[in-house]
Amino acid sequence: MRRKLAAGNWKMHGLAADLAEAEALSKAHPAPRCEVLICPPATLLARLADTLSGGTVAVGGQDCHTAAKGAHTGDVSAVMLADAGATHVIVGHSERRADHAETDAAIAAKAASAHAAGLTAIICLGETEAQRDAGETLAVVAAQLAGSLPEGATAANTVIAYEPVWAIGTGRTPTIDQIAEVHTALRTHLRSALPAEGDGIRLLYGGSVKPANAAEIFAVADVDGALVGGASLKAADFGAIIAALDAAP
Ligand SMILES: O=C(CO)COP(=O)(O)O
Repeated sequence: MRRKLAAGNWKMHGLAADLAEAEALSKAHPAPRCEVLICPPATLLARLADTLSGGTVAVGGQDCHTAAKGAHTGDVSAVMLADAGATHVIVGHSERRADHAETDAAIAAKAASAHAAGLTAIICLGETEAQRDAGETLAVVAAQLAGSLPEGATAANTVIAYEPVWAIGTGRTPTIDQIAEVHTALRTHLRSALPAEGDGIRLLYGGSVKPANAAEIFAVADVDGALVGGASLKAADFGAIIAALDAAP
């Protein structure tokens, strides 16, 4: 049985004053059935880990370098994230694929460095609107999955997040059938690529998840949780999504 995961990606949002939102969330959900994770900007990671210590909400990074240390001004390594209190790191988010020209191979190397540092890697993939319109969605996500999964991926150290690029921050979501189609295809690929582990790797959906649509998305087979952007910034909204995940079949 895969444990469900509600992961919040704060992106480039959050100042010290916003730690109170995470604290409020943790207090409001002291014992969720699902795993709960917040990935703040790197500047807040250590303070958030301190704020949440002793509770059940975990803390993660939003990206990491492929190397553990070195002459890479401005970058943060997975070892450093772990040292600051992170247990997870997002890699290959579409905003990084687009803004920083990250390739599948780079993302696989980042995930491998996360694993080496003892972190769970949340590997993101998803099609653009043009790719969906061209009927390429399943081919695109299959290629991203094959290219971004590192050697040694297991159910314990790897999570896959399906985030259609056109659904991120737009208020638009795929239909339930479209989400089901992609998640079923990803599960099939994982089972064949990693026979021992593929069934246990969690598949998150991300892209305009809100309290209002969470329950119907979480009812889809092979949706094991969500990667939530905007709605993770407010304790009330993220809390409602956590409650919907806990109530899901
Ligand atoms: O990109 C996302 C999470 O990583 C989704 O963002 P939104 O929930 O704001 O659409």
